[in-house]
Amino acid sequence: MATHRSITRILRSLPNTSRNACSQHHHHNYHRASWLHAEAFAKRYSSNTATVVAAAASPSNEQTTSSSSSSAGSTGGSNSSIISKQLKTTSDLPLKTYNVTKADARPKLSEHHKITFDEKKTLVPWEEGKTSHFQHIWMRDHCQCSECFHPETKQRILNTFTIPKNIQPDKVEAEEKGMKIKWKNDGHKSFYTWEWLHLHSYNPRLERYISPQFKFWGSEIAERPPEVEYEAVMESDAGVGEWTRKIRKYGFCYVKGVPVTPEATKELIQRISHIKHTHYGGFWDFTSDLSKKDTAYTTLALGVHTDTTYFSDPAGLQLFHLLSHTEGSGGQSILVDGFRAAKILREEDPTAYRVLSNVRIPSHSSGNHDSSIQPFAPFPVFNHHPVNGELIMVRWNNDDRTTMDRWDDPADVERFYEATRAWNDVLNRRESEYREQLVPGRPLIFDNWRVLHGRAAFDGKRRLCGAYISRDDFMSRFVISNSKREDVLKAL
Ligand SMILES: C[N+](C)(C)CCCC[C@H](N)C(=O)O
Ligand SMILES: O=C(O)CCC(=O)C(=O)O
Repeated sequence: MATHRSITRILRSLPNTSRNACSQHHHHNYHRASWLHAEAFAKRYSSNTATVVAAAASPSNEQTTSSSSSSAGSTGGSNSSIISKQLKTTSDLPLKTYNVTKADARPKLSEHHKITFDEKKTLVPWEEGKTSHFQHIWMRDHCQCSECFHPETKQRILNTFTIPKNIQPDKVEAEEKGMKIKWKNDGHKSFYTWEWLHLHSYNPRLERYISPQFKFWGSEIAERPPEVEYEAVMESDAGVGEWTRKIRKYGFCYVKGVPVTPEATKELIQRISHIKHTHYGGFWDFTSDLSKKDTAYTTLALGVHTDTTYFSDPAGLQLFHLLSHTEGSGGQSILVDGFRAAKILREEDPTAYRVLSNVRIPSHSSGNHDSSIQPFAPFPVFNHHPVNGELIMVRWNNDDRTTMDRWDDPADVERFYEATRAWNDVLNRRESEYREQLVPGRPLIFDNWRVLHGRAAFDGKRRLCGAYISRDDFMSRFVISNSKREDVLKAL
């Protein structure tokens, strides 16, 4: 249990520990556990029962070390910070993070020890010197045979609740490819490959978690921004794989050689996934006519922001394709790598980072007369993965922020404005900003959970089209188009 002092010390120091073992990036022939696959596995870490509290860890980046510090994630429903509580009282939240160990290159059963089982569990001794403990109820529930697990839909068809509480094996046998269990109560036979057992070993965990390897960037990215060819994306899944890989790594990517039409643009977006429909419509083709009551539909300059902070699930990707801009100028786009900016803020002003990781900011979209959209709860600027603690989403749109009227300690009000000023300073530094004029035929897509975007004021007739894609649909397409489906299914 972290004490008050330890939390303050941790938060103050926000140690930039050297890369810890589990985030080392090696290629194991067994898993080809490249960071791409880690994405598929990462989901598993959030599904178990770890009562992990969000730790303000920074995302890992190729050049820098990953660091992890732990702080109690804010749990209040109001927009007030829990800073004052943290500083005054000890956190009563148990801090438990995953303690994964390096994975074995290829799971080999021990040559010296046999598989044994008692009335509660089966013990599988591995060559690497560790022994996995699998409770029988868990093993039976995870039977992969076609009677228990639908071979097409990959869903459980076994009724978990018909498994006897005291279920036990009658016989457990090690075969060449895996372990066979014949269950005592009904003679049902289950088979688990060694790979599956090693991958899903939970006591202890044997598989390591590899942080996604992001490439942070600042204004220098203008020299060689990530891009792919339209034909490649349209004609093969490998092309979509390259596109989604670059979006995942850089947070944005251009597509070169796209026909300058809304139809071709819509078709392009749908190579990733179906479009996320919102109160702006599905695929949008818009200009500065206030047809929707949002400042995007004006000629005003927009400071860098992330979109749809007023959705419980902010849009994952956003694509812009400039179709035309006549009788005027301006409207240059500005992109900022929010993960890089967050890391800089953490290092320069840890208190500001803590404030913006805890103070929940209410937001809305209420310009259209038929809607007032708000998320189920206010969210902080920096949102960390609830299990591995890594920064997973930046939410920042100062224009869509509603009235912040619930503070535990009114002194936090000034702390909030100081922190947002520090954040705004980092975002608006010359070296943070990638400024680029969008070009017809070269649409831009970006990760709206990481990259902030804005635009300069403009005049004349400017026509943009594009759409949103949800985060889960993007990550699904990214993993599937960059991994063998069997690897993804194995990791479920
Ligand atoms: C749909 N389209 C991209 C044209 C406009 C979106 C408006 C975005 C809004 N200001 C927000 O920050 O979410
Ligand atoms: O008009 C642009 O270039 C971008 C508009 C914008 O920021 C938005 O739609 O969120």
